[in-house]
Amino acid sequence: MSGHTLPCCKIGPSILCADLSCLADECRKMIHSGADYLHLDVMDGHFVPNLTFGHPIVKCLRPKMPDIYFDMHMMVQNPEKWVESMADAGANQYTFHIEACEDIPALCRKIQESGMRVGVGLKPGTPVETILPYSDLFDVVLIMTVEPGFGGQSFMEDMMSKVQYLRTNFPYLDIEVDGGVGPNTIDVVAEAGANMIVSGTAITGASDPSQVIALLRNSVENAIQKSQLER
Ligand SMILES: O=C(CO)[C@H](O)[C@H](O)COP(=O)(O)O
Ligand SMILES: [Fe+2]
Repeated sequence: MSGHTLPCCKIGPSILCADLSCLADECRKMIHSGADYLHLDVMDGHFVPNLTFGHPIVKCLRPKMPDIYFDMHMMVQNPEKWVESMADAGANQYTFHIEACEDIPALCRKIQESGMRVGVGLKPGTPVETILPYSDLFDVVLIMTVEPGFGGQSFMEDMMSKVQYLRTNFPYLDIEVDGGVGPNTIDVVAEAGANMIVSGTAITGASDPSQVIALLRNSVENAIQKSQLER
């Protein structure tokens, strides 16, 4: 499903560790700081040992920022259950976990028919080859660089081989990376070929989020430019 234009750099802050009592203000702050999209972490206490929020919150957020791309990171069992509600709430991308899904083609079809982009996430222990039989069905592949469930964990650099493999074999695919990404880890992520960058605590905990977003963008854009010169 990925197109035939080379993927460009997009920075998507995760507001998981922000002040969720002022969710809309925190989201606006990210947009004003230069974010391209928002990465919204949904946890159900089953697929991961933590709880966050669901479609009712997304539905309240949507009218406050009508033009912002919402990437729903669905860390839930039975991801097929929430497709319609998330589409109705105004989500743009539905990123489910391959480990939580039984009928991958049916779920991808359902997401696409609901008008959202299809994202698939892989936990650190899941081999990248798992996506191969279905690769045509995804718009975005999300490589987790921490065990899903909590913000603020350490980046797993050994996941970069998955990103390199995907970039080599799928040059047009949107490849997203999530977990422990910040100024200290962005260069390896960018070099490996990721173009959708999720970053939580490194951005929301910074005194100047716009500076961090600019730094992440600079690293990814330089890597993309370098790879295009080498083509
Ligand atoms: O999906 C997630 C955790 O499961 C979060 O998106 C991720 O952890 C972002 O936070 P940080 O950059 O602090 O790791
Ligand atoms: Fe996430």
